[in-house]
Amino acid sequence: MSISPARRVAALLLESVLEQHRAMEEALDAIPGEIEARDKAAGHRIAAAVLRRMGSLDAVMEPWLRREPPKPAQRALRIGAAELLLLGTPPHAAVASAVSLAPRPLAGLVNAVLRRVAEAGPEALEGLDPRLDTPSWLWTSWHAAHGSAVRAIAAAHRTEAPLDLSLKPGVTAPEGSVLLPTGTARLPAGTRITELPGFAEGDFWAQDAAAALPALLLNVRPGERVADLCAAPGGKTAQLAALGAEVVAVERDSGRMGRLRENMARLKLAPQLVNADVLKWRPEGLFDAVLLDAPCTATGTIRRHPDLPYLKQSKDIAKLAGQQRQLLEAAAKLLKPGGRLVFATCSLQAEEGEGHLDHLPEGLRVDPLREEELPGIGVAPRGVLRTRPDMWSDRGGMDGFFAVRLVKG
Ligand SMILES: C[S@@+](CC[C@H](N)C(=O)[O-])C[C@H]1O[C@@H](n2cnc3c(N)ncnc32)[C@H](O)[C@@H]1O
Repeated sequence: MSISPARRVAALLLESVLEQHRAMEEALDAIPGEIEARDKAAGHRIAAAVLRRMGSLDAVMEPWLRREPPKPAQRALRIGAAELLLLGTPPHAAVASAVSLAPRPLAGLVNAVLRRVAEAGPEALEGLDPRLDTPSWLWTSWHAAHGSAVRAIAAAHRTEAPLDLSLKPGVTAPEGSVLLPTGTARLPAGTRITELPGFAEGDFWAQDAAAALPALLLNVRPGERVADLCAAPGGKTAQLAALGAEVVAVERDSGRMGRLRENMARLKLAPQLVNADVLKWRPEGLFDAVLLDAPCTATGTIRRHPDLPYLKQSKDIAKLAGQQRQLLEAAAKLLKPGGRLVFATCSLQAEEGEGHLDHLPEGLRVDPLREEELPGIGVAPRGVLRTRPDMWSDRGGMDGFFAVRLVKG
């Protein structure tokens, strides 16, 4: 049997993430053009399934392996096991294709182990500890920050996230979507946004329900001068511009700025775009409101990016928290007296969220959020926003976010 392009893509993505510590999206973009988009998408789906449950899949196979197999055979085994236990591929096809993916001398081993896995069936995963699928440094940090919720957080990472849409004001939610209490329209995981009616017209954009909250908390009014710092790819810029604010969006990375520009063109929104480093940017005039969606470890988005736990390290947290503090200081200087600043990160790490509350820039005080601003979510201690992937679990969960609203003077 020849190797299917989708499985070849899956193996390549796993190798990129686990051995080269390269992001899946980046590795996917580097795959030669002759591989069809459909095969790339199918390969991505398989690799993502492996990464979500890698520890569990390894635990199921362990009794039939005397030692850890060499990497290429290990990838074939993981792909085969994910297809058998998670993706519903018929056993014959899953086993045969994994065998063809394995190096010749180990094909017999892969065949034998996967036959056992096929016999065991998806029940083999039942009751396995979610800790198996979570690197220990992350588990420890979430336990310290969120207590016993760590188990629910890790369990939430096992499922693919739905497609969430932010809608332009006045636009009707697409057919088949569920409107969440905070205004986000939710569609099932795997829905392709580009195929939805209204996409080309710029009626909506993809943005997790939790990611849509920080811009709302800024309460901008039409005509206000608002700076959106660290803006690409522009989900929050679009929200602020669609509310009628005079938005200046600042982004340092020119490639990502290109994406922001394309997104604004599709959405027919016209914020001012500035390709600059926030730490060096000196605009003319101060702002009524500033949104700072700072770079972070992004551990709140693991459902959408299951490669993240294998790309980040614990030492990244302190480094990013330091950058966030510098950006917060710079953002504070851009505000008019009485101006509002929302600082947000898509992280579950306390150092990148609650930890900043004790070291706020001089002259800024917390403006506590009100319960009615966060319907169905609630205000966290100290008047801030804290979401986690296990929240709204009956509705499909949400990304992990931290946000605080600050006022100058
Ligand atoms: C969390 S992402 C922003 C997501 C965006 N706000 C949205 O809603 O679509 C952080 C962004 O900050 C940018 N960035 C990081 N450091 C920066 C700096 N010093 N100045 C400007 N942009 C920066 C990164 O390139 C990245 O695009």
